Amino acid sequence: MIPLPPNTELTADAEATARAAAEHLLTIAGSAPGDRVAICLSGGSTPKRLYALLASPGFVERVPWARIHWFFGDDRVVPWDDPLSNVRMVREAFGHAAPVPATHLHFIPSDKGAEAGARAYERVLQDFYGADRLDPNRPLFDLVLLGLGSDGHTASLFPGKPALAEREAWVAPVPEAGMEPFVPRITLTFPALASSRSVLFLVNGAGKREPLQRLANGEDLPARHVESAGRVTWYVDREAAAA
Ligand SMILES: O=C(O)[C@H](O)[C@@H](O)[C@H](O)[C@H](O)COP(=O)(O)O
Repeated sequence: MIPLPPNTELTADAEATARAAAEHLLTIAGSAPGDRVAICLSGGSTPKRLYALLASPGFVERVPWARIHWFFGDDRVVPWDDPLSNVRMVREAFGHAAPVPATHLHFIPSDKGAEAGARAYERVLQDFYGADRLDPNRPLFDLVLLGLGSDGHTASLFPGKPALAEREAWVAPVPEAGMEPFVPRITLTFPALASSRSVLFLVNGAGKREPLQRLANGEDLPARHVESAGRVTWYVDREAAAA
């Protein structure tokens, strides 16, 4: 078995990962200090089952939909109805069953292009937060959901790219993605992701063994640099862990 990151919960399979993450999300939402809950969603394919589960019987009645505001950790610079769009993935997963108030789903304005879209999304976040500087004692997000790319990226923070070094801006353009789909991206930066009460990584499948092993070997991969004011928890299924 691959040595796993600290605070890893080993799950039986992808379904168990989704169920564990759903329960974790409900716990975080239920303990949020304010009257609003800010959750930052991951893109990619792994979290789709989690999102569908939240909208399914047994969970949909337990989610405080009226209090939760949903944000995105990154998106591809494509139209929102493009198959590559994380917005489309989330909308399809939530479907019509999730009673998300229209003003509570805060899309990344990918239609503005990478540069202008990043600036615009930063304004969305700052308007919601009520300030343009992050207070270490007042996290922006209650929960951040993240995935792990096969190259060790997370959100759209790819190895060797300039966005890794961004320590002031909350959102950064990524003109060239580090792996497929090779379309421009918009990503939250490490300081924005760190302004959180809790971070969950969801990692399933044999394709993640390599980045997990590289992290265990101490390699300086972007996912290693994700911090939180609270706890960074990894939900890793047995196939990814080679367990
Ligand atoms: O927009 C994206 O693609 C995600 O934000 C990205 O960081 C994703 O989480 C990883 O690439 C893992 O993707 P999978 O879940 O599809 O393996």
